[in-house]
This record gives sequence, structure tokens and C-alpha cells, in this order.
Amino acid sequence: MDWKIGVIKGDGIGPEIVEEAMKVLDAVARLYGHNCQYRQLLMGGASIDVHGEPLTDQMVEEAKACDAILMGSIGGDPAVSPWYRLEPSKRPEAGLLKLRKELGLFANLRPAVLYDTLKEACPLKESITEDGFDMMIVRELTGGLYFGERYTKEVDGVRTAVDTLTYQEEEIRRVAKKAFEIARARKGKVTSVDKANVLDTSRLWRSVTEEIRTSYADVELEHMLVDNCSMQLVKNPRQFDVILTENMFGDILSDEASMITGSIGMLPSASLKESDFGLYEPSGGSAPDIAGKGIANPIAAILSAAMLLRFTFHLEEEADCVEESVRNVLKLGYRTADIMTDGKKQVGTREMGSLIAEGLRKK
Ligand SMILES: NC(=O)C1=CN([C@@H]2O[C@H](COP(=O)(O)OP(=O)(O)OC[C@H]3O[C@@H](n4cnc5c(N)ncnc54)[C@H](O)[C@@H]3O)[C@@H](O)[C@H]2O)C=CC1
Ligand SMILES: CC(C)CC(=O)C(=O)O
Ligand SMILES: [Mg+2]
Repeated sequence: MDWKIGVIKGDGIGPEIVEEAMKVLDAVARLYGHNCQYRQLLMGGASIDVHGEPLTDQMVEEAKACDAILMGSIGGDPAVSPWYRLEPSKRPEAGLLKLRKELGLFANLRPAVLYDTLKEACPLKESITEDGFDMMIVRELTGGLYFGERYTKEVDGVRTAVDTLTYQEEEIRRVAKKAFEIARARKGKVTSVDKANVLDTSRLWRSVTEEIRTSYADVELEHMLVDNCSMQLVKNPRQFDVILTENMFGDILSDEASMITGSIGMLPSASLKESDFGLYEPSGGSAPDIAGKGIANPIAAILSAAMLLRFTFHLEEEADCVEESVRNVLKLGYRTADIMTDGKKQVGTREMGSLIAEGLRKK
């Protein structure tokens, strides 16, 4: 099979971890006889440096011409980076939001799995983690607060900022359907997370998810308020199968879920639409605090590449092969700094990528 993959290395640790994901994709392609071609695309700070804007229209067109996009992360440290002296619509994050919107990637899948081998890296107590957990967060990605009208202006001499949270029923319906489909292929439970005791958008969210449930009699639906959900994630993460939620709640809850797997460096993601096209990226950011040190964990990027094989190309065996190699390398005791615990072997970004690429075994 021919793979035409757009690669956005991005900023900070982005290039370091994407190179390891490409190393693994190249190795899988060799093992299974696929032809992998990359097209480098610019976005975020890297694009600002060249084009003066975080994502050009030409990049969007080039991205659309690919089968899938593999991405690192974008952005810098706002306290020091010159990118944050630009107006907000010209900053790195605006490029990412534009890309998600232009490509219509409304469903962001963020799987949070506690590997047996990483229990020691999990900050939760043993009685909570002993049986592990495996959840999928389905986050709405192209609506809500991140895409509403926003401005800051003086009102009666007082600086006033406004962000708008809007959802239309169709935006909720399509992502809810995805969540129910995914739950059906897993343990059959959707927890829809909202703030329906306060927000109108959440009350609409509840009502639409209730409508969708009628087409999925085999899937259980429960509703949970977001503040309670953030607590339940650390109290009893095993209760969750699929968490369905809106854009900002999903952004926050998925970072929390990542930490209980050991590190944000472990959490991949897939951003999907109705077709097979998808954008695959780690859930975390560009980690400017560790960029250039060769210590970032590339596993989230590598597992994102596995999701690319599964969701865009429907190559289950190849995706399993990558995930299996990640599990084996962890079992052998190799750890990057963020998941390092006593008695394990600490390795850097490139070594971790090489171990996973070299550990691939055809089934
Ligand atoms: N999708 C994207 O491209 C995203 C970009 N960002 C951007 O990233 C920049 C930094 O944001 P932060 O709030 O610091 O979040 P962050 O996720 O980049 O970092 C938070 C903490 O996690 C650590 N970390 C993240 N990924 C890691 C990895 N692979 N291995 C080891 N440790 C890792 C960092 O070192 C840091 O201590 C900002 O400019 C932000 O806007 C943030 C989130 C998502
Ligand atoms: C940088 C933001 C626009 C996005 C974000 O934090 C995320 O997708 O996790
Ligand atoms: Mg985030």
C-alpha cells in the first residue's frame, strides 16, 4: 500500500519526537512491504519564522492532499518566545485551531491506558491502579469555546474580555455518534461529561446525547458533571470506558488522564472526521522546558503513528505490531526521564525510538 503522509514537526520537542515516530513508521513499512512517502508541512512557530503566519492556506491545501497527517506539537514558552508578541490570531496555537477547523476534524480520540509495566510511574495509590484502566476520551474538536467569538475591550473604562461558547446540535450529534460507535467496539459504556447544572450548551449536549442513545440500545449512557469527572478520574479511573465531552473539558480532562498513565508523554491522539483522513499527534504540547535536550518521551508520537495505521489505513496488524513493540520495550525496563522509576534503564528520545523500531516483529 502507498502511504502519503504529511508531516508537521512543529516546535519545541515536536521535531525530536516526530522523527522517532517516522523511524518506527519506516520500519513497519519495510516489515510489511508498504511504500511510505512524507511531505513536510510547516505550522506553528516554525511557520511564523518563515511565512510570518502560523499556517498558510497553501499548507492547508497540501495537508488535504495527503492521506493523513503526523504531527508533533506547536508553540513556545509565552514568557520568552517572540511568537507571543504577535496578536493572538497570529500565534502558533491559532495555526493548529485553523488546521483542525479547515480539515473538519471534529472528533479527537485520546486513549488513556495504564500499562502493567508503568504502574510505578502512576501517581495514584496501588489499591486504585492494581487492576489497571483503559479508557478512550472522545473530545469534540472544532466547536465550543476555542472557536467562538472573542475579544478584549474597554467597557466603561474597565478592561473586559469575552469568549463565546456555542454548540449547534449537529456538532454534538456527529461526535456523539463516534463515541457510541467506539463504545460499541469496546466495553459498551459512554460517560458524557458536561456542566449541565450551569451551561445551556451542556443542557443541549445532554439532550442530543440522549437522542443518539436511542439508536444504540446495546450501549450504556451515563451523564457526569465535569467537576465530578475530574475527581472520579483520580478516585476510580476503572469506571470509565468512553468519555464523551466538549472541546475545552476534553482538553483538560485528557491531560489529567495522561498523568495517571504515568506521563503526558505516553498519550497519543487521533483527530478524525467521517472519511479515513486523520491527523495524529501526541496529546501534550511542545514542552519548551525540555526541548533540545534529547530527553522527551517519543511514545505518544509513536502510538499516534499506530493510530494512523489503524484509523486511516485500516492496518490493524501493523498498528498492533507497533503497540506490541512499545509494550515490550517497557517490559524490558527502558524508560525516558518522565516515566523513570527505581531500577529501570533510562534512555533518551532517540534511543527509545530505535528500541521500538528495532523491536517490531511481524505476527
Ligand atoms: N497540540 C499542541 O500542539 C499543543 C501545544 N501546546 C503548546 O505547548 C506549549 C507548552 O505548553 P505547556 O502548558 O507547557 O504543556 P506541555 O504539554 O508542553 O508540557 C507540560 C509538561 O509536560 C512535559 N511533557 C510534555 N510532553 C512530554 C514528553 N513527550 N515527554 C516528556 N515530558 C513531556 C513538559 O516537559 C512539561 O513539564 C505552549 O505553547 C502550548 O500552547 C499545548 C498543548 C497542545
Ligand atoms: C494548543 C491548544 C490549541 C490545543 C491543546 O491544548 C490540545 O489540543 O491539547
Ligand atoms: Mg491540551
